[in-house]
Amino acid sequence: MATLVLAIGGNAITKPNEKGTFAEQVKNIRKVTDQLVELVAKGHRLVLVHGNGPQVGNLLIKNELAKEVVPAMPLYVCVSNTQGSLGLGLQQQLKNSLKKAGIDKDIITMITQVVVDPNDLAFTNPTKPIGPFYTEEEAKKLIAQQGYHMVEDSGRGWRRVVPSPVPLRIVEARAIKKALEQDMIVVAAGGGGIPVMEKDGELYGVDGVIDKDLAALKLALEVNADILFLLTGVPKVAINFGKPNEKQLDKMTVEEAEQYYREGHFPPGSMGPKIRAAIDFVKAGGKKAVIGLLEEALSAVEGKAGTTITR
Ligand SMILES: Nc1ncnc2c1ncn2[C@@H]1O[C@H](COP(=O)(O)OP(=O)(O)O)[C@@H](O)[C@H]1O
Ligand SMILES: NC(=O)OP(=O)(O)O
Repeated sequence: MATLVLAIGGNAITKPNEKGTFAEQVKNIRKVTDQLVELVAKGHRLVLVHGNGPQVGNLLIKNELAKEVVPAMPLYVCVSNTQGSLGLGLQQQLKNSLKKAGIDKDIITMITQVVVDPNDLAFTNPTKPIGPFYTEEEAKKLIAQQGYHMVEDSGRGWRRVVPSPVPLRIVEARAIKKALEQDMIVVAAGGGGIPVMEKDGELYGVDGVIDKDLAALKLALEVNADILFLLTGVPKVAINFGKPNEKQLDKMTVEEAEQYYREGHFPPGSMGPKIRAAIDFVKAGGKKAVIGLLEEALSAVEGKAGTTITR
């Protein structure tokens, strides 16, 4: 029996060519949960972490459009909202997938807060892409009219970026471990967790979107995970991504990954944090990290798909 932490990309749950309806999200989620059945049947412990980039960005747009009618919620509350909606999607679809296979297991989605540093440089340098993809022309309009920070995201179009502070501590870590010990499947640190700061012994929310790959790394270390899976929209990690000389990799050592990272093959806000999380997980003693396609989760777990990072 192994403890597996699976991080599911927000862009894999709402794909760049989709509208972002809940029905689309559920359809994509179900493809993963159907594959998780076999892992549960084999007795593995599962912790699921989901992204929320597209979903939290869409929620912010709704807030902004409706702010004359109902009060807009802060970004950190929107992150919490996505933990609820995507937690529902995962919890419900996994329950359905397991039931079909005759497995009755408790699944819990934990509202998860993550402590960040008030002096994190991310607050003055937004890098986390959220929401829909825009053309360059549309992006320039939004920058001028709304004051958004926007960047080009991995050849897919332009996106709004928000601060993405480094996760320091998972407030609910003990509760998550207790739920795992009770044989539950846990959905936690969704959207990277709700960013919070500590002041005078109290917690309060702060606006930002933590990278869920880095939060998944923190959680994987907390629960002593054997393997960290980072499931996304590409089958493998590539060097020279999107260029004529692109090369997809089946495996990398930590040293090779660090070398490619230094050479700039992995952009911030997309593949960069996945590689960082994979390197740090293996360096901290994890058996391996695997980056691959959401739809190939089971093959990735079996080592037959994705890019594996080992010592
Ligand atoms: N070197 C690379 N190899 C593979 N994909 C890359 C690379 N660099 C950038 N990407 C892009 O990064 C994306 C994964 O990041 P992102 O979509 O932000 O993740 P998530 O699925 O967690 O939301 C891939 O779908 C791909 O478009
Ligand atoms: N919060 C987060 O990292 O979301 P994505 O996986 O959608 O980028």
